[in-house]
Amino acid sequence: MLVIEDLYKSYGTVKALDGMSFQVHPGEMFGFVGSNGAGKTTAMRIILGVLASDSGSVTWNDRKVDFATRKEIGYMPEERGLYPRMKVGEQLIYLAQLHGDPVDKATSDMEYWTEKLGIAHRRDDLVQTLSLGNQQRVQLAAALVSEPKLMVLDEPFSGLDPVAVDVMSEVLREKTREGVPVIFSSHQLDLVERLCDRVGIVSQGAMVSVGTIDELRHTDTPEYILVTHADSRTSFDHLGVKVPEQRIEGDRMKRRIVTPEGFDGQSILRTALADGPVYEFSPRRPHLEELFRDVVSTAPDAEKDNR
Ligand SMILES: Nc1ncnc2c1ncn2[C@@H]1O[C@H](COP(=O)(O)OP(=O)(O)OP(=O)(O)O)[C@@H](O)[C@H]1O
Repeated sequence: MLVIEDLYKSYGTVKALDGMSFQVHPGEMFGFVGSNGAGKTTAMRIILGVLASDSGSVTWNDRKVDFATRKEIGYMPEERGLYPRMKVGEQLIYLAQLHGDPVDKATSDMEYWTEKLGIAHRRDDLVQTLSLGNQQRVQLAAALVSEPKLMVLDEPFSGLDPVAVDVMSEVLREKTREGVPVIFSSHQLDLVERLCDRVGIVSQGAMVSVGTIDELRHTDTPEYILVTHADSRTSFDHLGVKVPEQRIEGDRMKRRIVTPEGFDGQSILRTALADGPVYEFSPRRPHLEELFRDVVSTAPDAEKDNR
């Protein structure tokens, strides 16, 4: 298990991390989201041990990250780190050897991952001749050839086409199925929502919300979607039920969002049915993007580069 506890980090007067804590469990796909400048890259570099925190701790399986533990981590840096004038295959073999693999194992791992990631036909090409998306696949292969026990990936999906996203997500899923925790940052919230077991929302250097998407969605004031005839006059006033939003869809439907505030959903449904047909009645499940906006917009100050 990866445990991040109370990390602080400043660059001069800029406070990049302000007491960040969270944990990532075995086999978990953990999405790390936050506005630009929220502190994600800084936290990932500290997890990997390439940047020192001012205070706080990172432990991986109860050990502080040092040279030996760092070798267990597959890292994909945001700025990428490939040698542009080296051939794809040679480069991956070289990186695996740097990790301590003998050349035959490094070669078979290179062959396996380039095949998996759909870049086997580019093994003999210079990295710089590949498209950015394919270079990203090579970068992921570089993080995989050393058989990592933990993967830390900074925006691995940015700029990828949907097919490449599918290929990479399937590879990462395969790793989590083997029990490897994968933590990745992304601004593609629909993708994070689709892929991740748990999500952490970072704002101003701290983790402000963490959990499964369902946990993040949980609220004490649930909302329901109610769709009736456009001319439905059902009033909920006598129940004290709020209707924060309503609109006519086409010329036949009225879609309302209702919040029961103390009533259960069924009493709203009964009231609506007493007045006419109900075409849809369901709990409203906000998307991660909405949850993210709510959390970030309630932060004391908008995210900015110089705090
Ligand atoms: N080397 C540095 N020197 C000075 N300030 C830095 C340095 N690296 C990061 N910062 C600042 O630290 C804060 C956190 O930056 P960081 O890159 O960790 O954010 P991020 O969440 O990864 O952002 P993004 O989503 O834009 O990649 C920002 O205010 C940034 O300007």
